[in-house]
Amino acid sequence: MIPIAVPLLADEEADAARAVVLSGWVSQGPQVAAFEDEFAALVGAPHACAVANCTTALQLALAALGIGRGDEVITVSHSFIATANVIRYQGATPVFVDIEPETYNLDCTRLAEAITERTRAIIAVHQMGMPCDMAALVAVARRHGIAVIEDAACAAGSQIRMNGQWEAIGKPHGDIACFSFHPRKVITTGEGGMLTTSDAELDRKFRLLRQHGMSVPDIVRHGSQRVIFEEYVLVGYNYRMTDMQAAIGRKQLERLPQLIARRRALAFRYAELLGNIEGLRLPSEPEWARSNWQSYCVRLPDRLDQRATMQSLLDQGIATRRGIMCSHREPPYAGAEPRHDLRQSELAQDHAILLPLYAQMDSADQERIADAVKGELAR
Ligand SMILES: C[C@H]1O[C@H](OP(=O)(O)OP(=O)(O)OC[C@H]2O[C@@H](n3cnc4c(=O)[nH]c(N)nc43)[C@H](O)[C@@H]2O)[C@@H](O)[C@@H](O)[C@@H]1N
Ligand SMILES: O=C(O)CCC(=O)C(=O)O
Repeated sequence: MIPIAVPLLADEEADAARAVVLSGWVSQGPQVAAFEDEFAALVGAPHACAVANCTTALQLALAALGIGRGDEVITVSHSFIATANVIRYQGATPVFVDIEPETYNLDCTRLAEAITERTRAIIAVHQMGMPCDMAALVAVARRHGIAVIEDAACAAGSQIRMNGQWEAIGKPHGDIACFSFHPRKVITTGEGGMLTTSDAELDRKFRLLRQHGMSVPDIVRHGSQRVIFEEYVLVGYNYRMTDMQAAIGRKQLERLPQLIARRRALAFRYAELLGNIEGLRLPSEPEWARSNWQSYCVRLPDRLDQRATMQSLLDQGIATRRGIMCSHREPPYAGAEPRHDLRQSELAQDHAILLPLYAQMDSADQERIADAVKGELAR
Protein backbone atom coordinates (compact mmCIF):
# COMPACT_ATOMS: atom_id res chain seq x y z
CA MET A 1 0.00 0.00 0.00
CA ILE A 2 1.34 3.45 -0.90
CA PRO A 3 -0.16 5.95 1.59
CA ILE A 4 -0.91 9.58 0.76
CA ALA A 5 1.74 10.86 3.17
CA VAL A 6 4.25 9.59 5.71
CA PRO A 7 6.07 11.87 8.16
CA LEU A 8 9.85 11.50 8.30
CA LEU A 9 10.56 10.76 11.96
CA ALA A 10 13.52 8.74 13.24
CA ASP A 11 15.87 8.17 16.18
CA GLU A 12 16.89 11.84 16.30
CA GLU A 13 13.32 12.90 17.10
CA ALA A 14 12.74 10.00 19.51
CA ASP A 15 15.98 10.77 21.37
CA ALA A 16 15.15 14.47 21.55
CA ALA A 17 11.73 13.75 23.04
CA ARG A 18 13.24 11.26 25.50
CA ALA A 19 15.80 13.80 26.69
CA VAL A 20 13.00 16.28 27.41
CA VAL A 21 11.03 13.71 29.39
CA LEU A 22 14.09 12.98 31.49
CA SER A 23 14.83 16.70 31.97
CA GLY A 24 11.66 17.06 34.01
CA TRP A 25 10.43 20.29 32.30
CA VAL A 26 7.84 19.26 29.73
CA SER A 27 5.54 22.14 28.75
CA GLN A 28 6.27 25.53 27.13
CA GLY A 29 9.79 25.63 28.52
CA PRO A 30 13.30 25.98 27.09
CA GLN A 31 12.65 23.70 24.11
CA VAL A 32 9.63 25.74 23.02
CA ALA A 33 11.68 28.95 23.31
CA ALA A 34 14.52 27.44 21.24
CA PHE A 35 12.10 26.10 18.62
CA GLU A 36 10.56 29.57 18.30
CA ASP A 37 13.96 31.21 17.83
CA GLU A 38 15.04 28.67 15.24
CA PHE A 39 11.76 28.88 13.35
CA ALA A 40 11.90 32.69 13.34
CA ALA A 41 15.44 32.54 11.93
CA LEU A 42 14.40 30.05 9.28
CA VAL A 43 11.59 32.22 7.89
CA GLY A 44 13.30 35.55 8.58
CA ALA A 45 10.60 36.72 10.99
CA PRO A 46 11.31 39.03 13.96
CA HIS A 47 8.93 37.06 16.21
CA ALA A 48 7.63 33.47 16.35
CA CYS A 49 5.19 32.14 18.95
CA ALA A 50 4.49 28.40 19.27
CA VAL A 51 1.00 27.08 19.99
CA ALA A 52 -0.88 23.78 20.14
CA ASN A 53 -1.80 23.59 16.43
CA CYS A 54 -2.43 25.83 13.42
CA THR A 55 -6.15 26.11 14.15
CA THR A 56 -5.37 27.79 17.48
CA ALA A 57 -2.71 29.92 15.73
CA LEU A 58 -5.29 31.24 13.26
CA GLN A 59 -7.77 31.93 16.03
CA LEU A 60 -5.17 33.82 18.06
CA ALA A 61 -4.22 35.84 14.98
CA LEU A 62 -7.82 37.03 14.67
CA ALA A 63 -8.14 37.56 18.44
CA ALA A 64 -4.93 39.59 18.64
CA LEU A 65 -6.20 41.83 15.83
CA GLY A 66 -9.40 42.35 17.85
CA ILE A 67 -11.64 40.72 15.25
CA GLY A 68 -15.00 39.60 16.58
CA ARG A 69 -18.75 39.96 16.37
CA GLY A 70 -20.00 42.10 13.49
CA ASP A 71 -16.73 41.85 11.58
CA GLU A 72 -16.23 40.17 8.22
CA VAL A 73 -13.15 38.22 7.20
CA ILE A 74 -12.54 37.40 3.54
CA THR A 75 -11.05 34.01 2.78
CA VAL A 76 -11.43 31.00 0.52
CA SER A 77 -14.03 28.31 1.00
CA HIS A 78 -11.58 26.00 -0.78
CA SER A 79 -9.46 25.15 2.29
CA PHE A 80 -9.43 22.76 5.21
CA ILE A 81 -12.44 23.68 7.36
CA ALA A 82 -10.30 25.15 10.17
CA THR A 83 -9.72 28.26 8.02
CA ALA A 84 -13.43 29.08 8.12
CA ASN A 85 -14.06 27.77 11.64
CA VAL A 86 -11.61 30.14 13.33
CA ILE A 87 -13.57 33.10 11.95
CA ARG A 88 -16.73 31.64 13.48
CA TYR A 89 -14.94 30.96 16.79
CA GLN A 90 -14.42 34.71 17.01
CA GLY A 91 -18.08 35.41 16.23
CA ALA A 92 -17.13 37.04 12.92
CA THR A 93 -18.50 36.19 9.46
CA PRO A 94 -16.44 34.41 6.81
CA VAL A 95 -16.92 35.85 3.31
CA PHE A 96 -15.77 33.33 0.74
CA VAL A 97 -14.17 34.24 -2.57
CA ASP A 98 -13.22 31.94 -5.41
CA ILE A 99 -9.83 30.50 -6.31
CA GLU A 100 -7.67 30.54 -9.41
CA PRO A 101 -7.89 27.09 -11.01
CA GLU A 102 -4.15 26.97 -11.75
CA THR A 103 -2.77 27.53 -8.23
CA TYR A 104 -5.86 26.61 -6.13
CA ASN A 105 -5.24 29.88 -4.26
CA LEU A 106 -7.41 32.93 -3.64
CA ASP A 107 -8.13 34.83 -6.86
CA CYS A 108 -6.98 38.34 -5.94
CA THR A 109 -9.04 39.87 -8.76
CA ARG A 110 -12.13 38.87 -6.69
CA LEU A 111 -11.09 40.74 -3.56
CA ALA A 112 -12.35 44.23 -4.38
CA GLU A 113 -15.96 43.10 -4.88
CA ALA A 114 -15.91 41.19 -1.56
CA ILE A 115 -14.77 44.12 0.59
CA THR A 116 -17.47 45.90 2.60
CA GLU A 117 -17.29 48.47 5.39
CA ARG A 118 -17.26 45.53 7.85
CA THR A 119 -14.24 43.77 6.34
CA ARG A 120 -11.43 43.65 8.89
CA ALA A 121 -9.06 41.01 7.54
CA ILE A 122 -8.19 38.63 4.74
CA ILE A 123 -6.99 35.11 5.48
CA ALA A 124 -4.81 34.15 2.50
CA VAL A 125 -4.17 30.41 2.29
CA HIS A 126 -0.95 29.10 0.74
CA GLN A 127 -2.81 25.99 -0.34
CA MET A 128 -0.87 22.74 -0.46
CA GLY A 129 2.30 24.78 0.08
CA MET A 130 1.90 26.89 -3.09
CA PRO A 131 2.44 30.55 -2.26
CA CYS A 132 -0.53 32.83 -2.73
CA ASP A 133 0.10 36.03 -4.76
CA MET A 134 1.04 38.15 -1.74
CA ALA A 135 2.17 41.19 -3.75
CA ALA A 136 -1.27 41.55 -5.33
CA LEU A 137 -3.17 40.61 -2.18
CA VAL A 138 -1.30 42.90 0.20
CA ALA A 139 -1.63 45.82 -2.24
CA VAL A 140 -5.44 45.51 -2.15
CA ALA A 141 -5.51 45.04 1.63
CA ARG A 142 -3.29 48.06 2.32
CA ARG A 143 -5.44 50.26 0.05
CA HIS A 144 -8.47 49.37 2.18
CA GLY A 145 -6.75 49.30 5.59
CA ILE A 146 -7.45 45.59 6.06
CA ALA A 147 -5.18 43.19 7.98
CA VAL A 148 -3.65 40.17 6.24
CA ILE A 149 -3.29 36.80 7.95
CA GLU A 150 -1.49 34.05 6.02
CA ASP A 151 -2.77 30.53 6.55
CA ALA A 152 0.59 28.92 5.91
CA ALA A 153 -0.47 25.62 7.54
CA CYS A 154 0.98 23.66 4.62
CA ALA A 155 3.73 26.09 3.60
CA ALA A 156 6.73 25.67 5.93
CA GLY A 157 9.77 26.01 3.67
CA SER A 158 7.93 27.44 0.65
CA GLN A 159 9.36 30.60 -0.91
CA ILE A 160 8.07 33.63 -2.74
CA ARG A 161 9.95 36.21 -4.81
CA MET A 162 9.21 39.72 -3.56
CA ASN A 163 10.94 42.74 -5.11
CA GLY A 164 13.40 40.45 -6.86
CA GLN A 165 14.41 38.52 -3.71
CA TRP A 166 13.45 34.96 -2.74
CA GLU A 167 11.96 35.01 0.75
CA ALA A 168 10.53 32.31 2.98
CA ILE A 169 6.79 32.22 3.54
CA GLY A 170 6.33 33.46 7.11
CA LYS A 171 8.54 36.58 7.01
CA PRO A 172 5.58 37.41 7.10
CA HIS A 173 4.39 39.17 3.95
CA GLY A 174 1.06 40.04 5.53
CA ASP A 175 0.71 40.94 9.22
CA ILE A 176 0.73 37.43 10.70
CA ALA A 177 1.54 33.98 9.28
CA CYS A 178 0.28 30.75 10.86
CA PHE A 179 1.93 27.33 10.41
CA SER A 180 0.93 23.76 11.20
CA PHE A 181 3.09 20.85 12.33
CA HIS A 182 0.34 18.25 11.94
CA PRO A 183 1.69 14.88 10.66
CA ARG A 184 0.27 15.50 7.17
CA LYS A 185 2.55 18.53 6.85
CA VAL A 186 6.15 18.65 5.55
CA ILE A 187 7.53 18.76 9.10
CA THR A 188 5.65 17.62 12.17
CA THR A 189 5.58 17.76 15.95
CA GLY A 190 2.55 15.43 16.19
CA GLU A 191 0.32 18.44 16.67
CA GLY A 192 1.69 21.94 16.71
CA GLY A 193 1.45 25.46 15.36
CA MET A 194 3.41 28.70 15.06
CA LEU A 195 2.54 32.37 14.56
CA THR A 196 5.10 34.71 13.02
CA THR A 197 4.92 38.49 12.87
CA SER A 198 7.06 41.63 12.61
CA ASP A 199 4.87 43.40 15.16
CA ALA A 200 6.16 43.11 18.74
CA GLU A 201 2.79 44.13 20.16
CA LEU A 202 0.96 41.37 18.28
CA ASP A 203 3.56 38.85 19.47
CA ARG A 204 3.03 40.03 23.07
CA LYS A 205 -0.72 39.43 22.66
CA PHE A 206 -0.19 35.93 21.21
CA ARG A 207 1.88 35.05 24.29
CA LEU A 208 -0.78 36.31 26.68
CA LEU A 209 -3.62 34.66 24.76
CA ARG A 210 -1.94 31.25 24.51
CA GLN A 211 -1.49 31.03 28.29
CA HIS A 212 -4.65 32.22 30.03
CA GLY A 213 -3.70 35.92 29.87
CA MET A 214 -1.00 35.23 32.48
CA SER A 215 1.10 38.39 33.01
CA VAL A 216 4.27 36.58 34.17
CA PRO A 217 4.74 33.08 32.71
CA ASP A 218 5.29 30.19 35.10
CA ILE A 219 8.83 29.55 33.83
CA VAL A 220 9.84 33.12 34.72
CA ARG A 221 8.34 32.84 38.20
CA HIS A 222 9.96 29.41 38.60
CA GLY A 223 13.40 30.89 37.97
CA SER A 224 12.95 33.98 40.14
CA GLN A 225 14.67 34.58 43.47
CA ARG A 226 11.90 37.02 44.32
CA VAL A 227 8.28 36.04 44.92
CA ILE A 228 6.18 37.20 41.98
CA PHE A 229 2.37 37.31 41.90
CA GLU A 230 0.99 37.05 38.39
CA GLU A 231 -2.20 38.60 37.04
CA TYR A 232 -4.64 37.31 34.41
CA VAL A 233 -5.07 40.41 32.32
CA LEU A 234 -7.47 39.09 29.69
CA VAL A 235 -9.57 36.01 28.96
CA GLY A 236 -6.96 33.76 27.38
CA TYR A 237 -6.74 30.14 26.39
CA ASN A 238 -4.59 27.12 27.06
CA TYR A 239 -2.98 26.74 23.63
CA ARG A 240 0.52 25.76 24.81
CA MET A 241 2.94 23.51 22.97
CA THR A 242 4.82 20.91 25.02
CA ASP A 243 8.61 20.73 25.18
CA MET A 244 8.55 17.18 23.77
CA GLN A 245 6.84 18.53 20.67
CA ALA A 246 9.24 21.46 20.39
CA ALA A 247 12.30 19.19 20.75
CA ILE A 248 10.95 17.04 17.92
CA GLY A 249 10.26 20.19 15.92
CA ARG A 250 13.87 21.36 16.28
CA LYS A 251 15.07 18.08 14.77
CA GLN A 252 12.49 18.42 12.00
CA LEU A 253 13.78 21.92 11.20
CA GLU A 254 17.24 20.44 10.67
CA ARG A 255 15.73 18.08 8.12
CA LEU A 256 13.63 20.72 6.36
CA PRO A 257 16.08 21.77 3.60
CA GLN A 258 16.63 18.15 2.57
CA LEU A 259 12.94 17.35 2.81
CA ILE A 260 12.12 20.24 0.49
CA ALA A 261 14.83 19.32 -1.99
CA ARG A 262 13.49 15.78 -2.04
CA ARG A 263 9.86 16.88 -2.44
CA ARG A 264 10.76 19.24 -5.25
CA ALA A 265 12.61 16.45 -7.03
CA LEU A 266 9.57 14.17 -6.62
CA ALA A 267 7.23 16.84 -7.99
CA PHE A 268 9.58 17.38 -10.94
CA ARG A 269 9.58 13.63 -11.59
CA TYR A 270 5.77 13.49 -11.48
CA ALA A 271 5.72 16.22 -14.11
CA GLU A 272 8.02 14.11 -16.31
CA LEU A 273 6.03 10.91 -15.79
CA LEU A 274 2.57 12.45 -16.19
CA GLY A 275 3.42 15.36 -18.48
CA ASN A 276 2.11 14.11 -21.76
CA ILE A 277 -1.13 12.47 -20.72
CA GLU A 278 -4.04 13.88 -22.71
CA GLY A 279 -6.66 15.45 -20.44
CA LEU A 280 -4.68 15.45 -17.19
CA ARG A 281 -3.78 18.89 -15.84
CA LEU A 282 -0.67 19.08 -13.67
CA PRO A 283 0.10 21.70 -11.03
CA SER A 284 2.70 24.32 -11.86
CA GLU A 285 4.45 27.11 -10.01
CA PRO A 286 4.05 30.75 -10.96
CA GLU A 287 7.55 32.03 -11.81
CA TRP A 288 7.61 33.96 -8.50
CA ALA A 289 6.81 30.90 -6.32
CA ARG A 290 8.69 27.85 -5.04
CA SER A 291 6.37 25.32 -3.42
CA ASN A 292 7.38 22.82 -0.77
CA TRP A 293 4.88 20.49 -2.54
CA GLN A 294 3.03 19.57 0.64
CA SER A 295 0.59 17.92 -1.79
CA TYR A 296 0.70 17.11 -5.49
CA CYS A 297 -2.71 17.87 -6.96
CA VAL A 298 -3.71 16.82 -10.48
CA ARG A 299 -6.91 17.73 -12.28
CA LEU A 300 -8.79 14.85 -13.87
CA PRO A 301 -10.66 15.33 -17.13
CA ASP A 302 -14.41 15.92 -16.61
CA ARG A 303 -15.30 12.58 -18.18
CA LEU A 304 -13.61 10.65 -15.33
CA ASP A 305 -15.56 10.13 -12.12
CA GLN A 306 -13.38 11.30 -9.25
CA ARG A 307 -14.55 8.83 -6.62
CA ALA A 308 -14.44 5.85 -9.00
CA THR A 309 -10.93 6.80 -10.09
CA MET A 310 -9.78 7.12 -6.48
CA GLN A 311 -11.41 3.78 -5.60
CA SER A 312 -9.72 2.06 -8.53
CA LEU A 313 -6.35 3.47 -7.46
CA LEU A 314 -7.01 2.39 -3.87
CA ASP A 315 -7.85 -1.11 -5.13
CA GLN A 316 -4.41 -1.08 -6.76
CA GLY A 317 -2.80 -0.15 -3.42
CA ILE A 318 -2.45 3.58 -4.00
CA ALA A 319 -4.04 6.08 -1.58
CA THR A 320 -5.18 9.43 -2.94
CA ARG A 321 -7.30 12.29 -1.59
CA ARG A 322 -9.96 14.33 -3.36
CA GLY A 323 -9.29 17.96 -4.20
CA ILE A 324 -9.31 20.34 -1.26
CA MET A 325 -12.73 20.58 0.39
CA CYS A 326 -15.06 23.57 0.14
CA SER A 327 -16.30 24.79 3.52
CA HIS A 328 -19.46 26.36 2.06
CA ARG A 329 -20.69 22.87 1.16
CA GLU A 330 -20.39 21.54 4.74
CA PRO A 331 -23.38 21.67 7.12
CA PRO A 332 -22.12 24.51 9.38
CA TYR A 333 -21.79 26.83 6.36
CA ALA A 334 -24.32 25.43 3.88
CA GLY A 335 -27.29 27.30 5.40
CA ALA A 336 -26.53 30.60 3.68
CA GLU A 337 -26.16 31.17 -0.04
CA PRO A 338 -22.52 32.23 -0.66
CA ARG A 339 -22.25 35.91 -1.52
CA HIS A 340 -19.79 35.31 -4.32
CA ASP A 341 -19.44 32.82 -7.15
CA LEU A 342 -17.39 29.80 -6.01
CA ARG A 343 -17.45 27.80 -9.22
CA GLN A 344 -13.70 27.23 -9.52
CA SER A 345 -13.56 26.11 -5.89
CA GLU A 346 -16.30 23.52 -6.47
CA LEU A 347 -14.76 22.29 -9.72
CA ALA A 348 -11.39 21.86 -8.01
CA GLN A 349 -12.95 19.88 -5.15
CA ASP A 350 -14.85 17.65 -7.56
CA HIS A 351 -12.27 17.04 -10.27
CA ALA A 352 -8.84 17.18 -8.64
CA ILE A 353 -7.06 14.38 -6.80
CA LEU A 354 -3.97 14.47 -4.59
CA LEU A 355 -1.30 11.86 -5.33
CA PRO A 356 1.06 10.39 -2.73
CA LEU A 357 4.20 12.44 -2.15
CA TYR A 358 6.63 11.90 0.72
CA ALA A 359 10.38 11.80 1.12
CA GLN A 360 10.67 8.05 1.65
CA MET A 361 8.97 7.21 -1.69
CA ASP A 362 11.27 5.58 -4.20
CA SER A 363 11.29 5.82 -7.97
CA ALA A 364 9.55 2.45 -8.31
CA ASP A 365 6.64 3.76 -6.17
CA GLN A 366 6.37 6.87 -8.28
CA GLU A 367 6.44 4.93 -11.53
CA ARG A 368 3.78 2.56 -10.21
CA ILE A 369 1.56 5.52 -9.34
CA ALA A 370 2.14 7.16 -12.73
CA ASP A 371 1.33 3.91 -14.56
CA ALA A 372 -1.85 3.46 -12.53
CA VAL A 373 -2.95 7.04 -13.25
CA LYS A 374 -2.23 6.49 -16.94
CA GLY A 375 -4.33 3.34 -16.79
CA GLU A 376 -7.27 5.31 -15.37
CA LEU A 377 -6.96 7.98 -18.05
CA ALA A 378 -6.91 5.32 -20.75
CA ARG A 379 -10.26 3.89 -19.63
C1 LIG B 1 -3.71 19.84 1.45
C2 LIG B 1 -4.45 19.34 2.64
O1 LIG B 1 -3.77 18.21 3.14
C3 LIG B 1 -4.38 17.59 4.23
O2 LIG B 1 -5.64 17.16 3.88
P1 LIG B 1 -5.97 15.62 3.54
O3 LIG B 1 -7.38 15.55 3.09
O4 LIG B 1 -4.93 15.04 2.67
O5 LIG B 1 -5.88 15.03 5.01
P2 LIG B 1 -6.28 13.67 5.58
O6 LIG B 1 -6.92 12.75 4.64
O7 LIG B 1 -6.97 13.94 6.83
O8 LIG B 1 -4.77 13.19 5.79
C4 LIG B 1 -4.40 12.44 6.82
C5 LIG B 1 -3.43 11.42 6.25
O9 LIG B 1 -2.12 11.80 6.64
C6 LIG B 1 -1.43 10.67 7.10
N1 LIG B 1 -1.19 10.80 8.54
C7 LIG B 1 -1.81 11.62 9.40
N2 LIG B 1 -1.29 11.46 10.63
C8 LIG B 1 -0.35 10.52 10.52
C9 LIG B 1 0.54 9.95 11.45
O10 LIG B 1 0.58 10.28 12.62
N3 LIG B 1 1.36 9.01 10.95
C10 LIG B 1 1.37 8.62 9.65
N4 LIG B 1 2.20 7.67 9.24
N5 LIG B 1 0.55 9.16 8.76
C11 LIG B 1 -0.28 10.11 9.20
C12 LIG B 1 -2.31 9.45 6.82
O11 LIG B 1 -2.01 8.95 5.53
C13 LIG B 1 -3.70 10.06 6.84
O12 LIG B 1 -4.62 9.33 6.10
C14 LIG B 1 -4.49 18.57 5.37
O13 LIG B 1 -3.21 18.86 5.77
C15 LIG B 1 -5.19 19.84 4.95
O14 LIG B 1 -5.10 20.78 5.98
C16 LIG B 1 -4.53 20.40 3.72
N6 LIG B 1 -5.27 21.55 3.25
O1 LIG C 1 -6.76 18.48 11.75
C1 LIG C 1 -6.23 18.46 10.63
O2 LIG C 1 -6.36 17.51 9.83
C2 LIG C 1 -5.36 19.61 10.20
C3 LIG C 1 -5.39 20.73 11.20
C4 LIG C 1 -4.10 21.34 11.32
O3 LIG C 1 -3.26 21.14 10.47
C5 LIG C 1 -3.79 22.19 12.49
O4 LIG C 1 -4.69 22.71 13.15
O5 LIG C 1 -2.59 22.34 12.76
